[in-house]
Amino acid sequence: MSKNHVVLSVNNLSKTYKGVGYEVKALKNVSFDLYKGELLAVMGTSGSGKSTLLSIIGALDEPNEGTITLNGEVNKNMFTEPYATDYRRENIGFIFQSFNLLKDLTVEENIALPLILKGTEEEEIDEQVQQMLELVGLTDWRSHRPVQLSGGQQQRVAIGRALIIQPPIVLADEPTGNLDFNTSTDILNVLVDMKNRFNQSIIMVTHDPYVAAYADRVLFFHDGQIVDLYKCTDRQKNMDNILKKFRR
Ligand SMILES: Nc1ncnc2c1ncn2[C@@H]1O[C@H](COP(=O)(O)OP(=O)(O)OP(=O)(O)O)[C@@H](O)[C@H]1O
Repeated sequence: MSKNHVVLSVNNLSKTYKGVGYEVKALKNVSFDLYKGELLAVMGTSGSGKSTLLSIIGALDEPNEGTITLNGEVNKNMFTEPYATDYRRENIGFIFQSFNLLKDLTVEENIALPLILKGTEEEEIDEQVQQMLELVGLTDWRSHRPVQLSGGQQQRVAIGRALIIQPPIVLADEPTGNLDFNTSTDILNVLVDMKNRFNQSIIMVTHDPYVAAYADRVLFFHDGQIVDLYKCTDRQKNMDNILKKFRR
């Protein structure tokens, strides 16, 4: 991780959901930097604003106040279509707990999707998808459909799809939430390997201290605000300390 290179800054972000008879302040003046090559975990109580934060950074939702700075620049149009779609395609890879694969497409078609949407030439798509299949260990499953795969294999497809265009930022919302312990470890190792290979930055929401212990830093949210920041050292110590902070 390069401490000097801030790839993304979240500046004074606030988000209030309003409806008939209710108003929820999901984020209150949240600010932090994300470094190039960093895995940043986000933990916190249920309803503390973690998913809202990812939605805004991914331009799926708009804040009431505040800005996102990417490589030192604020893109004023990032929350307005069609620019929001362009921003996502160029900068963001999404990984979700529920994998979100297209069930009628094969493994290789799912992975190829972002390249097809980008208009990449067919020959180049083939080459890049074969490379990615090898990296995520799914070459022998390339023609299978998601329903024929285990949870861990499906998440490998989702990682391949999210990373095929090598986005600088990866947003992962509980990426191991549906997986058992061994499969979670396997998926975390794939994620960290890929991040290191492509020098990407990941923001990963998780409830699990074991998963957060893989991070370089952990942000703790409570009631829409950052209440603590933990800098990770060695993994076992991380887990103990994160557990203590999380239970406090
Ligand atoms: N679309 C929405 N409309 C109204 N309220 C919302 C909406 N999305 C989220 N909220 C509210 O905003 C707050 C923050 O929600 P968010 O999903 O960001 O929390 P979270 O930390 O991700 O929670 P969890 O860990 O349970 O997934 C909650 O009180 C939630 O009910």
